Amino acid sequence: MEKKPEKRGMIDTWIDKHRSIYTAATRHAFVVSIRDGSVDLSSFKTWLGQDYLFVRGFVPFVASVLIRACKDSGESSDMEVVLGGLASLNDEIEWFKREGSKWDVDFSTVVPQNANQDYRRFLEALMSNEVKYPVIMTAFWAIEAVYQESFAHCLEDGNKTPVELTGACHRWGNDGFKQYCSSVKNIAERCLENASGEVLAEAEDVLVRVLEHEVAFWEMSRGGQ
Ligand SMILES: Cc1ncc(CN)c(N)n1
Repeated sequence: MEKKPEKRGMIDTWIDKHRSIYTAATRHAFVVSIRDGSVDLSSFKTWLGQDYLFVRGFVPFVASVLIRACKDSGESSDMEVVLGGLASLNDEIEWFKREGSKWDVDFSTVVPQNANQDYRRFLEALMSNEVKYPVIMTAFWAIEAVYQESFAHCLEDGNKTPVELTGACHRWGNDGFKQYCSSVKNIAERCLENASGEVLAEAEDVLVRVLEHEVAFWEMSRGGQ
């Protein structure tokens, strides 16, 4: 039987339009170096320490998305999807702590670098009540999707990912996380269908800015700032 083509929404259109930054975020040299096994382990440790701090700042952001899903969405299932994401951050923080011990990274001494601080400031601005729900859901999807696509790439056929790094790759590259990202995308697309031109322009801008922050975060991990 012929497969029905999936309905394309605004997000797919924007990804096509901004393909080069999307690829830069999801196929960054740092991620490719994990996949081909050439990764510099000191870069991995930098990423680990910085991402631990990022995730601690991501928790209040996701909590604010959860509140907006409860208040601003007409669909009760939005809340359940976001709640699932928030709950999994609990495991994620425990995972980071275990990895910190494994790699001898003492998180209490890690100082957030510029790219991390800039990204966290950007998330704080998105937590304002002024930001419209479709814009927030678009940002939320993009943040999660970059990690899903990047780490899934490290597990695809032909990878030479070092075995000690496969835990990180499975954390975001697993099918459950893929499914969750797809649910968040469906929420964002549904909201964007009814959004005004002004909100659509804002959502597109926020999507591109998330991708830029993600690229800067990978760069920082490789030793840039
Ligand atoms: C920088 C960054 N971006 C996204 C994720 C996935 N929540 C993360 N842990 N860190």
